[in-house]
Amino acid sequence: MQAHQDLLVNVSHLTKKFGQQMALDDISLSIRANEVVALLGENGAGKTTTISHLLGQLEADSGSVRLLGHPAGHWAAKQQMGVMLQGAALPDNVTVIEQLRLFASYYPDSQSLEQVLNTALLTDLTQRKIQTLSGGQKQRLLFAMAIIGTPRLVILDEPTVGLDATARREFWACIRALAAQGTAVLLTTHYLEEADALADSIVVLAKGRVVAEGIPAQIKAQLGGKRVCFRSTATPTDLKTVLPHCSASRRGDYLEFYTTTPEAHLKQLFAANLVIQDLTVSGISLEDAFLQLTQQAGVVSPFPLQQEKTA
Ligand SMILES: Nc1ncnc2c1ncn2[C@@H]1O[C@H](COP(=O)(O)OP(=O)(O)OP(=O)(O)O)[C@@H](O)[C@H]1O
Repeated sequence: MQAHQDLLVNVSHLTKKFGQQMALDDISLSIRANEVVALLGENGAGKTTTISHLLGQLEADSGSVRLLGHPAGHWAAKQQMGVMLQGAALPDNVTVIEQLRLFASYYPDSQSLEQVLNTALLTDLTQRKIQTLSGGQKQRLLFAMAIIGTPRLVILDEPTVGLDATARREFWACIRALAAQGTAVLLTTHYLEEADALADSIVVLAKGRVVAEGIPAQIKAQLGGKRVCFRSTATPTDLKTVLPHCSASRRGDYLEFYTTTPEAHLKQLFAANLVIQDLTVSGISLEDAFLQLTQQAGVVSPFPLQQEKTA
């Protein structure tokens, strides 16, 4: 019962097409109080379309979206949310503090300016004209505007896109400070590293579908694996006959595939007398693994599950 009351966002089997383009295909996700959820995916994965549904800006073809106990777009839900969208405009000739005072005046229950400036790392920039701020500082100002109304839920659509590593990390500190205050956060990002650094739970989207979800350790375990590469006259189809759950590709004279159990799978390949020369087994970066996963949208994982029957 308590768990249900804590559910701030409940997206259930959401589907959306634009003409023939399937933008969201049966998406489900939930966010609880005090939780940071990262929606991770490449360009065109469906992150912004999901957010547009959460904000009530788009109507679903099917499925449902509820926020803070109300249907998406309901004023009572909007009152309890803060939103930072991509490409939001800021006035040039206004100072940081003037902009924040203006936004604070829109809310009956705004946070103290001091606390917002602190959370958004803007304390030293109050008198600066917005046109003089760096890209990272502008993003932090937009973040401050999103949290000033003391929302229970904050939605951040790719807040660190285009920022350099330092500015990105400064922004991460802001999100951590917000989460420490107990605010639920939905964050979209292209970066696995960012999702890993900030989120309690990650949902990986690819071509409008959820292809992996779980706590960061689960996602990393699912994405983690080894790359096996060897020279062979065998074809990817030959390899599939021996290892039906592995999907191999050819690079010149070499065959390669990804697996979480390389020892067991190599044993099967040797037992099948496949020609294997110049063998390498190497770790792959999480970023590479994520790319593998998203490129194979529709496949739950490029890696065979560990509990699969092996040699
Ligand atoms: N208004 C629209 N009309 C037609 N197609 C659309 C529209 N909005 C989105 N799409 C398509 O839906 C798919 C999902 O787009 P979406 O913007 O949600 O992806 P995204 O994950 O947010 O990408 P990005 O990281 O580039 O912002 C894409 O194929 C996109 O071209």
